Amino acid sequence: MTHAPLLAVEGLHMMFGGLVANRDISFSVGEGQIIGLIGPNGAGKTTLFNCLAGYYRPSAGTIRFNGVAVGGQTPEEAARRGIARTFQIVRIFPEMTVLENVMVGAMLRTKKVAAARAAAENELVFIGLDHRSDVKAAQLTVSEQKRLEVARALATHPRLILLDEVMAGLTPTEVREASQMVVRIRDRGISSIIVEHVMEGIMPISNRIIVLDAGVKIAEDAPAAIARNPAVIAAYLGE
Ligand SMILES: Nc1ncnc2c1ncn2[C@@H]1O[C@H](COP(=O)(O)OP(=O)(O)OP(=O)(O)O)[C@@H](O)[C@H]1O
Repeated sequence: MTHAPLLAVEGLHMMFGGLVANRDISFSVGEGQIIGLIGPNGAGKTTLFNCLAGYYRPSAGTIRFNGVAVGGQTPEEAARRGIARTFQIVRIFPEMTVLENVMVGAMLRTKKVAAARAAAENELVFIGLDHRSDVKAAQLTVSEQKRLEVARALATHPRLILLDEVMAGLTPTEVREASQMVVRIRDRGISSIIVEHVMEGIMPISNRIIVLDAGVKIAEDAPAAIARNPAVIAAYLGE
């Protein structure tokens, strides 16, 4: 017996008026996999995330999560099913404390404040921000705010987490720490798709890399094969 993959995307199209931001994209993600999603600016990576996480209704194609067709769901439905995300430009609540921000994620699964607080505290320990629990989120550095978003996403108990450029602007040491964080998330059994321009951050940890260019999937392969793929080098890596 074969199991359905956790996520299966088939023939996904996303149009904005006449502009095709995603064209006939198909791929799947298995349990506990780390998938890198790369490509030049405007390639359609964020649009794909928005379709997966319920922010956009795909113009055509199917998204199956855990065997269920989910295209056109709302962001809350996506989160309830187990798809969580972070944003390229962080969307934290700046006037709330770090702990309260993560509790917002935890409240998806429990209406009990004490339980949400305990879950949020656990995620802050996991992400290494527990020493900042009580400060306002606005006071965090950008790199800390990105980790806060990851903690909030994890607090929703996802099975798949979509990470949008969590390594941008980090020092080499922080990039290594961010890679290790993704591996530790994987070790909890959570799959991830990572949109990233920082190749050193994703090449060593990804099972596969998917490359988009002008809305089209031009390659999908193991990281080493992607690094020497002529079409990928021409479209992106050779920049
Ligand atoms: N809401 C929207 N309305 C109209 N066009 C959009 C919208 N969102 C994205 N686009 C267009 O779709 C195309 C893909 O954009 P998208 O943001 O998905 O690319 P990206 O690969 O994430 O780029 P980047 O690396 O710069 O974040 C671009 O041409 C963009 O201008």
